[in-house]
Amino acid sequence: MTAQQAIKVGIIGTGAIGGFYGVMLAKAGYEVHYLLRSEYPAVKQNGLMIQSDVYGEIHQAQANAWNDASQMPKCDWLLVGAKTTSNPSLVPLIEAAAADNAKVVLMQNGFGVEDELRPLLSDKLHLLGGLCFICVHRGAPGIIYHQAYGGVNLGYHSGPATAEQALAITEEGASLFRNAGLDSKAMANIEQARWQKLVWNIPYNGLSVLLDATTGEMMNNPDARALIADLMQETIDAATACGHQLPDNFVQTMLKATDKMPDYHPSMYHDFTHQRPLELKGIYAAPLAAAKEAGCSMPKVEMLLQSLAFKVNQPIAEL
Ligand SMILES: NC(=O)c1ccc[n+]([C@@H]2O[C@H](COP(=O)([O-])OP(=O)(O)OC[C@H]3O[C@@H](n4cnc5c(N)ncnc54)[C@H](OP(=O)(O)O)[C@@H]3O)[C@@H](O)[C@H]2O)c1
Ligand SMILES: CC(C)(CO)[C@@H](O)C(=O)[O-]
Repeated sequence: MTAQQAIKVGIIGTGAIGGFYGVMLAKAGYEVHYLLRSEYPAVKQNGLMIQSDVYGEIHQAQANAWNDASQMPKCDWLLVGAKTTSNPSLVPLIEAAAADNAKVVLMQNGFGVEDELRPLLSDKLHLLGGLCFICVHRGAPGIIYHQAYGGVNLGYHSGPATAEQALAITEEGASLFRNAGLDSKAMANIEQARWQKLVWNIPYNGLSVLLDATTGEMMNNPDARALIADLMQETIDAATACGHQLPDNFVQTMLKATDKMPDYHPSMYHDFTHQRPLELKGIYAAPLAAAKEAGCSMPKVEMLLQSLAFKVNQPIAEL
């Protein structure tokens, strides 16, 4: 048995992110188990297929598909690939699929997601955040379209580890992804890392819904581009107010990086078109609340949230 085969990885929510990383880890030799809901019958029958503009087609014909977490083998690493909107309801599923001292990684965008889940999880579980730098979305059931990138940065949030053990666990997690040929770094501060990623997600996720536009369409329009830059700057200022210094000239860095990206619809756009709940709390309401607490207002971000809340008829007070 190889070192990889000795490690069981469970995917809690096998959509675009869960499916992509699960298949890449399985291809690297890890024993991967997938928890599914609506796509269970298709994946049980046909496995999972990644159609990638980077790697071509990768088909895992025999995927370990489950529709009941209590039936899954106990997993050492659990990668949560569901949207943040379902996190509280995932707790019993996570607990059922977790080996003793399992490491649970929230492979999700947003702010405060670990803080929300932690009090609901048992103390013996390690909780980490995983920030995925990737453009991927679900196509037909069991089929994942991968447009670009694939890196994952991990940070330890909380659990029974000492500071030294937490670092070792985070490095071990990053090595799983590196063994699968993906970039992965251990981050010292998950909160800082989450703010930094929000500088991209706050403007593009919500505006793609409101403007019904791809990243390319927005970047090619001077007014939308100026609004994106303003939203990014508000996010950087809020991060600073919360004690997190982000890199210099970060707005320009993010704009230039997006200019080079393939034309892309962020995951919130796909949620909107499929009438799934939007991640309004993690991506907007939670960072807005943290900024307010730190005495910083984010007026354009607030307006974006108000407009999105109207669009999907979701009162902000109930997020
Ligand atoms: N997509 C990207 O390119 C990208 C990039 C960076 C970060 N992210 C972040 O990654 C996270 C996941 O996004 P995604 O695009 O992968 O979402 P997604 O494609 O919608 O996948 C979510 C999956 O979770 C499943 N799920 C939800 N609740 C479940 C339950 N109780 N039991 C079993 N399965 C359950 C869903 O199943 P159903 O089909 O039954 O709903 C779906 O397959 C989000 O936080 C997103 O912001 C995404
Ligand atoms: C586009 C991306 C690479 C931005 O970080 C992706 O991670 C996303 O949509 O969150």
